[in-house]
Amino acid sequence: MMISCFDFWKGGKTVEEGSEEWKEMSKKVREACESDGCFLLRCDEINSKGAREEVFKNMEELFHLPQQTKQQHIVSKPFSSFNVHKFMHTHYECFGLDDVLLSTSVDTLANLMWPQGNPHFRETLKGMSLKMSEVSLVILKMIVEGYGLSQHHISDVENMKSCSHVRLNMYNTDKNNTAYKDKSNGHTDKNTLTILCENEVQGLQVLSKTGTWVDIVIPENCFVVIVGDALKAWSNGRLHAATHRVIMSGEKERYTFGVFVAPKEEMKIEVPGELVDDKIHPLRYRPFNYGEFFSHFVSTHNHNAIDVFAGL
Ligand SMILES: O=C(O)CCC(=O)C(=O)O
Ligand SMILES: [Fe+2]
Repeated sequence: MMISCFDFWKGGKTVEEGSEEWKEMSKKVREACESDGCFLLRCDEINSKGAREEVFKNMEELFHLPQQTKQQHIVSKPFSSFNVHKFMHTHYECFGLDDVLLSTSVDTLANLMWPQGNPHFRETLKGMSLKMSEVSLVILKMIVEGYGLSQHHISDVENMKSCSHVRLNMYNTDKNNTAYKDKSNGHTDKNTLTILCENEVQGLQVLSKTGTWVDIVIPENCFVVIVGDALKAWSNGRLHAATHRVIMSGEKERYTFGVFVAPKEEMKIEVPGELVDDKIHPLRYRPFNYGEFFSHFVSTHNHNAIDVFAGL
């Protein structure tokens, strides 16, 4: 499996929506999402002025705060609090941030972590989240184009990116942690689409359709884009929600910044009629409510939750 890499910002400007180049790329993006469920995206515009370095500098400062300070980040929603996990010789810590663009979650975290609220941290994180969230809409529109769907399906995908949740992840190698050496954190993301960047310390692996774990080498200036279960179901199972995990081996800490675009809880996800036919693509998912699917996953932790919950 050779993961594709696309460049949306050729020669300093965005590939123009509707242009021949855009249509060509849409087809390839759709194909990559079908075959691998992930791809790399080069996006110099986002990284200009060292935005990415700033994000990781801020994250390093955050994760190096005392453990008891970090543990104050407690949020009632699942996967949103500060958390520590151990798996496969890896020590993992993360902070969830709900809907960064439409809520005050970043401000709340900054005020909790630092006495002066750290305005630089807040602005850096919000700026990066906004840009990555905008890119996710470009990708989703390309998928609509790539299937040749009518324009009204643009609103489907806009609704599927109503929320931009963020996760700040930190990993390091913990060879002493033998109790969890066989525990994997392989999973699919439940949301629509995930965009991640890392501090050049590799560790992400994707499970290919043939069942082998493939190292994802994310070049400098690139992001990795991963299809989630909600988008897979909307596409009638044509897009592949890639199972992925992180394995650490070296000495350096790995930081990743992930934007998880997702529908609002009340959104009904329904396969477009154009993606269904009697012979090759019979309907695979019933219409379902995203919030109900997510609650089902939270209560069961079923690795195949989307098929169990909405599969036909
Ligand atoms: O940090 C990574 O590379 C992957 C993170 C991930 O899969 C997640 O947060 O869902
Ligand atoms: Fe993930």
